[in-house]
Amino acid sequence: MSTVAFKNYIDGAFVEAAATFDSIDPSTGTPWATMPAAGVADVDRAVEAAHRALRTGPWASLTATARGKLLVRLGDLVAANAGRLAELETRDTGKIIRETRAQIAYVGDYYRYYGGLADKHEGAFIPIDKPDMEVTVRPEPIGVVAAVVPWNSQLFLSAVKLGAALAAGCTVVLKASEEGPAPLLAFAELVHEAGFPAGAVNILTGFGHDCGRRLTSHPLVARVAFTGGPSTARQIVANTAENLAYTTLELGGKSPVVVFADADLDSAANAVVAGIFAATGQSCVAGSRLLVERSVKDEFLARLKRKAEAIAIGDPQDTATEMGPLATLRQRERIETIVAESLAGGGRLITGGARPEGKADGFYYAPTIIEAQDQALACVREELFGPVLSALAFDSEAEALALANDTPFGLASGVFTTNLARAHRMARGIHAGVVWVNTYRAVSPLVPFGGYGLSGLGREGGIDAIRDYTRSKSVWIRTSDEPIPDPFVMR
Ligand SMILES: NC(=O)C1=CN([C@@H]2O[C@H](COP(=O)(O)OP(=O)(O)OC[C@H]3O[C@@H](n4cnc5c(N)ncnc54)[C@H](O)[C@@H]3O)[C@@H](O)[C@H]2O)C=CC1
Ligand SMILES: CN(C=O)/C=C(\CC(=O)O)C(=O)O
Repeated sequence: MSTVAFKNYIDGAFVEAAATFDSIDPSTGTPWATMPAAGVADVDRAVEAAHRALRTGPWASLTATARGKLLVRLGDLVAANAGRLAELETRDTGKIIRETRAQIAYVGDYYRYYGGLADKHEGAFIPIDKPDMEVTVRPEPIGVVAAVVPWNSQLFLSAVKLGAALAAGCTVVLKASEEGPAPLLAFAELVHEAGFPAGAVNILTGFGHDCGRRLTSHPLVARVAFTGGPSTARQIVANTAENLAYTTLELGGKSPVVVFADADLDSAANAVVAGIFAATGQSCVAGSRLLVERSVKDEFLARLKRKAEAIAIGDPQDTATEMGPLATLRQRERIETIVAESLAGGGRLITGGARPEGKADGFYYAPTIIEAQDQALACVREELFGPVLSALAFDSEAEALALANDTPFGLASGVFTTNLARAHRMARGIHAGVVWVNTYRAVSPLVPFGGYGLSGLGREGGIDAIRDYTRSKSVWIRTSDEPIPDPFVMR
C-alpha cells in the first residue's frame, strides 16, 4: 500500500503529473510511495520554463556572484538536510544509510565548490594582430541543460551537473531516474528554499522512452548531461541528433584492480572489498575485475573470501548493515543470469553466487567472487552493476597492464604496490579516466571525473567542467575613427 506521494517541480511550483507510478522499497519488494510520471507535456512545460528563465526571468540578470551565493546556500541546505535525504535515498534504492548519510553531506561541498567558482570563470582579452581592433571573449551560458541521471547516488550524480551548469548561468531540467526518484524530488524543496528564481531549476521524473526521450531531443535544449548505461547513451546520442545539443556521457565500467605481490595485502583486500561490495556493487567505478599476481593469488583470495563472508547483509536503514539489497528485481535477475553463465563457462565459485539465506523478501544477493582463467567469461567482460568480483592471476607487470586494458570500458582502476616506479608506470599505462594507487573509490568536487572508450565522453568535477556549460562569444570592436577601407577585402 503506497503511503507517500511525491510531485514534480516545474517553474517554481510542485505539480502533479498526468500519470503516476509506484516506487518499490528494494529491502521489502513492496511499493512505498507514489511518483509522478512526467509525460511529453510535462517535459515541454519544464523546458519552456527553463528557457524563459534563461532569457527573461530574474535568473538571467543575476550576477555570477549572486548565482554563486545561491549555490552556496543550496550546499548548506543539502548538508543540513543530509539525514532526511539519506533516509529517502536508502528507502527508495536500498543503498545503506551509512553511505547515503555521508555521501549526501559531502554533496553539499559540490554545490559550495561550484558556488565559489561562479564568479571566477573569466573571459579573455585577445592581444589581436590588428592595430585598430579590440577583441574580448565572453563565456556565456550554453543554454537550457537537460540532466539525466540513473538511480544510484542521484544527489551526487546530479550535483556535478547542476553545480557547474548553474554556476555558468544555465538553467536546468533534471530528470530523476524512475528507479528511486524520491531523494531528488525531495531535494527540489531545498532548491525552492534556497531561493532560485522560478524556472532556473526544474526537477521531474518519468520513464526513458517518453520523458527522457522528449527531454534530450527537445528543440530548446542546448546541452545534455547524461549519466547511465552505454546502451541508453546510444539512444541519447540519437535523440540529440534532433536538437544537436552538446552532450557529455558518464557511463559504466569494468574497472580493473591490480594487486602486486609487494602490496600491503590487508589494505589491498579492504580496498577490493570497498570497490566491489560497497553500494552492493552498484557503482560505476566498481572494481569488478581483480588482477592479482599469481604468487599471492591463493592467499589473497582466501583473505577476500573471509572478508566477503563476514559482510553484514540486511536492512539498509540499519547503521550496522554493510551491504543492502540491489535496487531492482531486474538487476538481480540479470546478475543471476550472468553468474550462472560464467559458472557454466568454467568460472570457479569462491563464495556467494546465490541469494543470502534468510533474505526471502527484498532484492538481496550475496557477495560473490568467481575465479576466471581468462577474460572471456561473461562476468569478466560485462558490467554487472552488482556485488560480483571476477579474479584473474597474472605473472608479470606487462601482463597485468595488458589484462587491465583488455576491455572496451575505461572508467576507473586501482593499483596496489609498494614500488613507486611501478605505480607511476601503471598509472601512465592504464587506459582509464581515474587511476587510484593504494586506495579506491575516493572522490572530490575538485577532481575531474570521466571515462575512456565505452565509459563515456567528457569530464565532470573540477574547474574545467564549467567550460562545458558555456560557449564563448568573440566581440570585435573597431577603435579607428577612419572610414572602413576597401570593403572587398577581408580584414
Ligand atoms: N560514469 C558515471 O559517473 C556513472 C555511470 N553509471 C552507469 O549507469 C548505469 C546504471 O544505471 P541505469 O539506471 O540502469 O541506467 P540507464 O541508462 O538505464 O538509465 C539512466 C537514465 O536514463 C534514462 N533513460 C532511459 N532511456 C532513455 C532514453 N531513450 N532517452 C533519454 N533518457 C533515457 C532513464 O530513465 C534514467 O533516468 C550503469 O551502466 C552505470 O555504470 C552510474 C553511476 C555513475
Ligand atoms: C561517479 N562516482 C564518482 O565520481 C562514483 C560513485 C557514484 C556512483 O556510481 O554511484 C560511487 O562510487 O558511488
